[in-house]
Amino acid sequence: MVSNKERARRAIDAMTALGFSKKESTPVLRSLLKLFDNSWEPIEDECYRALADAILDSRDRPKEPEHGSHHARMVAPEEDHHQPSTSLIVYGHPRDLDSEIEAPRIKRPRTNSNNFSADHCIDPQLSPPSSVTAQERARQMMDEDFQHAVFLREPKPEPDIDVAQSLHDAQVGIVSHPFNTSSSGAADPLASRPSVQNQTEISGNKGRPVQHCRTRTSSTSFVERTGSMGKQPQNRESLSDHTAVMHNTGTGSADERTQEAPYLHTVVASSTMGDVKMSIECNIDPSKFCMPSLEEVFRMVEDKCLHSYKSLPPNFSVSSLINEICQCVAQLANGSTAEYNVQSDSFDNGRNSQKESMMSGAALMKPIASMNSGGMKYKSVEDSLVLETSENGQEYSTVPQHLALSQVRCTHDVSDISKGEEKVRISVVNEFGSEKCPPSFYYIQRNLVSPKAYDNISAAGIGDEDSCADCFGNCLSAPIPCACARETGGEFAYTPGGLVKTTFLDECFSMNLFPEKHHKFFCKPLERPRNEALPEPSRRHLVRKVIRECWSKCGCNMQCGNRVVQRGIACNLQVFFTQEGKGWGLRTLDELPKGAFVCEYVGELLTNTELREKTSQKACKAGYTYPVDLDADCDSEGVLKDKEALCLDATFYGNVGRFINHRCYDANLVEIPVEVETPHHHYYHLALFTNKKVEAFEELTWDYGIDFDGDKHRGGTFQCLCGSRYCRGRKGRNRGKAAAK
Ligand SMILES: C[S@@+](CC[C@H](N)C(=O)[O-])C[C@H]1O[C@@H](n2cnc3c(N)ncnc32)[C@H](O)[C@@H]1O
Repeated sequence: MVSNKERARRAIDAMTALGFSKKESTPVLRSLLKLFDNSWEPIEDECYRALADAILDSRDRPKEPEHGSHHARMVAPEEDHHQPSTSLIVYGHPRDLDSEIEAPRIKRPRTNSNNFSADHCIDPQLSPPSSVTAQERARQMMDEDFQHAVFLREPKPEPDIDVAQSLHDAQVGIVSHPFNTSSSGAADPLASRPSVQNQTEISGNKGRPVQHCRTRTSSTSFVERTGSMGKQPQNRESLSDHTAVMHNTGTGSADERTQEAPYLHTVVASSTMGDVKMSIECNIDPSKFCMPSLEEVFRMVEDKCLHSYKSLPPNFSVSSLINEICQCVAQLANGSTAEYNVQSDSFDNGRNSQKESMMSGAALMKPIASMNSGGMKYKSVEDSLVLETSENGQEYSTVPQHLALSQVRCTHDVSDISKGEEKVRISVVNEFGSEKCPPSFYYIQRNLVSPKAYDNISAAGIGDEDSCADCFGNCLSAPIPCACARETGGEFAYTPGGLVKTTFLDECFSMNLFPEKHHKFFCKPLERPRNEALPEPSRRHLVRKVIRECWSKCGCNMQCGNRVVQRGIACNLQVFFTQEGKGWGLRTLDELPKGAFVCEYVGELLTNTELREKTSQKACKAGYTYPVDLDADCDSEGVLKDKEALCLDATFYGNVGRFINHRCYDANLVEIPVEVETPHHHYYHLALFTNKKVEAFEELTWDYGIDFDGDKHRGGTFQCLCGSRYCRGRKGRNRGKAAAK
């Protein structure tokens, strides 16, 4: 026979092990003993659970004022003892206990049991036991309580879920089932699963504690139906006593399920530890079953998607889609809608790893990674992607892809049009019209390079002499500027603060605005075979000022001050609908200083011939092409024939640069060619920098350099609505005269 003293010591020891001090446990133990008529069993049961609960409750309970500590707490008149209560409250301050005793308040879980309706508020002083002894009542209380999870003392019913359904479906997130808790002991693991009344294990993350629960009404941290078949009944008997959370999103009719679509359920289960498990159940004939590799499955799904939708974004993959689903689960589960469109690494489809490999690759222009998309292959070329000829040897053609794209409905994410491709979120707003978002296009952060364009730029090559392999850290802090500054006259174009130096900037601006004042020349006349169509007449070109950034062959790091454009967009931008009728535009949300990098103009890098082929297609005749010539250095030794010259077209693939509207003369952006991967001027990045201080919310504009009177811009000219007093594109006006003076 164990003495009371020993029992008390054990109880206190058990509480100490749980982290409760002796000082805290002792009075609560005393109080409980009193409540249970000095019966130890209800206290010792379940490893002193009642005691632990009571201590926790005593912590929750506000301290009684000193003067009342010896008296029973008066229950307020509105607290009707005999009303069925949602929680069972025990207030006890036995008069004969010393003042340090704090009465435990044991909250009970909600229950529908009528047996307890009269006893839900028990005070040894105010509600003396009736026909049941205190011990019996305590037992009842414990029995009732133990049907609920230890740490889930006030489970709240799911508000909008049908009760019967929720009893059936909604359980505490359960990830695994201990197969030894069932009495059946059957060999079949499914048969041996515990019934709902049995204890079920919820596995936490590796090494994390395991919780136990016994009832169906405990809290489910996250459960949401993801399909339209929200209330579809469980259609497999074995699942009805399956204690995991189940949310059936099976689609199609039962017939479809058994004949064509073996898909039965999507199961989403969560544990209170925050783990979420999703699984898909299929009903497959076991006689024909041979487990395929996940890779095979993904590939097949991707092919099927491609077949159905005709076109997929270049970075589409099923595994990324799954990652994206997980992120959405996590975000919705946390209720963090504000974070809804935070850059998603999971959906970058290996872009980051691809970027890493691009940066680490030594050979210039060597394709490193490839992805399947729409019969074409996209290869990364250092900073860009190359569209490859399809495997059956057919000539590269963008047409089917683009036509398909033009039919795709809008899939833009208005909280971030880049869908996480950029480091910053770029929202879309329309304060003036009904169009919610811009027409479809694929957001790309880097140029896509066509195979022909690739041939042209790869011919350029690059030598070590064009990089600074001996540098380290930040080239801008070196005492003597390195080889990468050669292009800009032995001086870096950037300030240590990451802005383009004013003198350099002003010169670029002036060159773009008043080319006549600068060196301008015509390309050599083109030689062409007799049977070939006439090429476009050669146009005058300007030798532009170019910035050369350090790159992966250089010894410096990514934080080097001579790497600005390659680090991507850093300012807060927004795509918005313009009031003046220019369609969508781009604005800055922050004030920007003069010389700040805003964004690149990103698109498909094509030869002029490819562009012409493309623009002859119907879809492009509508006039929404956005080609920009890359003609910064037409006169250099490796002069390209005009048809081989390169341009960037952002009609179908582009970044935010495609939203920048034109403004005559006094635009606030200036384009500067920036070389990163190659010193050859045929291919460079078209970077846009502020040429003056720009106020927050000001529209960002760029002078396209359109000669509204002369040559027709390839996408077709438009009536200029820039609003500039120097506007040269308005019909029936003395355009641009002011500026020309
Ligand atoms: C590169 S996009 C700019 C984004 C375009 N506003 C949109 O909604 O997608 C060029 C096209 O925008 C329109 N645009 C740009 N600047 C304009 C201006 N100053 N006045 C009228 N339309 C303009 C023209 O239709 C032009 O072909």
